[in-house]
Amino acid sequence: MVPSSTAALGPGECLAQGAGTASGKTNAQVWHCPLPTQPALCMSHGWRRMGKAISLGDIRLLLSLWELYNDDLCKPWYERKPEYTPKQLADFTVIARKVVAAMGRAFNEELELDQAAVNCTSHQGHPPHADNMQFDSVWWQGQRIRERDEVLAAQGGAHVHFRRAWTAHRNYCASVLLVDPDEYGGGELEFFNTWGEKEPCDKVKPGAGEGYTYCGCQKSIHAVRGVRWGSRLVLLVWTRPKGSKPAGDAGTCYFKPGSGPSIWLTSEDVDKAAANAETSTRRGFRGRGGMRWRPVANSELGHLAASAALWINGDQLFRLLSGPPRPSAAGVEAPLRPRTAAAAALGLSHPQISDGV
Ligand SMILES: O=C(O)CCC(=O)C(=O)O
Ligand SMILES: [Fe+2]
Repeated sequence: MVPSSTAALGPGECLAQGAGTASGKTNAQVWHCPLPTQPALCMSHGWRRMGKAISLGDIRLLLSLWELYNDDLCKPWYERKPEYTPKQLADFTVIARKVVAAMGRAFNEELELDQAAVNCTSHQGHPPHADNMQFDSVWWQGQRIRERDEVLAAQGGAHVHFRRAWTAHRNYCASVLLVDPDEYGGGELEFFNTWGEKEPCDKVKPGAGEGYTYCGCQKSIHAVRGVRWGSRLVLLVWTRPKGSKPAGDAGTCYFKPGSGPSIWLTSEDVDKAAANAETSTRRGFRGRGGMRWRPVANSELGHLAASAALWINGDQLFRLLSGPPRPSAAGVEAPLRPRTAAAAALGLSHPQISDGV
């Protein structure tokens, strides 16, 4: 059974579900679930508070980039991912790497920047999930629990089975807030002991420039409450083990409905920034694949029965992508969007975008 008290545990040290044995199998799994446990790449688990990870100047820069290029992949405006200038790309990469350094200090591990994004969290928020492992099923004594009983069974100590998500080549994630807590209502970042738990064991609302880093497996189930008012702009940074390569398609923008209007620094962008730095004379280098949207709806994520209705599944998202009218010609003037208080304070407006066709 899952013990009911976590009183003796500090932040990020809540009980981890299914602690592994040397063989990689958990006792609960051996007894309850015939499916193999797939390993995640995070060597440490739980979540850690990071102090100030980025400066006010970094925040201003990210907000201005977001204001220039943000798009909502639930109903995308741009046909393809807008291209950053080499300077913007370099700046975004440098800031993301500062967060990677802070994450590396928090977990005492050398890390590689995989991707980053700036989200303006939507009113849906993010239901409880692990970033790199996907909820699969719940088991008790060799029997799969039917879907409507999964949450209750998990709460009662049944074995929750996770499988590797698309992003399983990653190990850690960080959320760094770009606005202060009084600029938005709701939007708390919550951490849970176990999948299925009703109440979070940690609930945080960091100041601008501050954040949390957490492992990507089911030992850091986390959620973000829907934003009720204002704008919750947050920098998300994902890492992979040092020296490893991005898996799959490096140009993919991993997107969740709760992400809201966002900008992305894909692995391909990161490579491009490195190539630009090496050959600064090669102005206008555009990378191998060019810019494009390749959104992945997070039907990947484990859902709790209560919040499942909030999710748009992958098929729906792709239908949406092929549906609405979008600007397509080069040099089309982008619409003015409602400006955030933060962007208004910076005097930013939406620019003319050339899609470089
Ligand atoms: O917005 C946040 O702080 C976290 C978002 C998140 O959990 C995710 O995108 O996977
Ligand atoms: Fe997440």
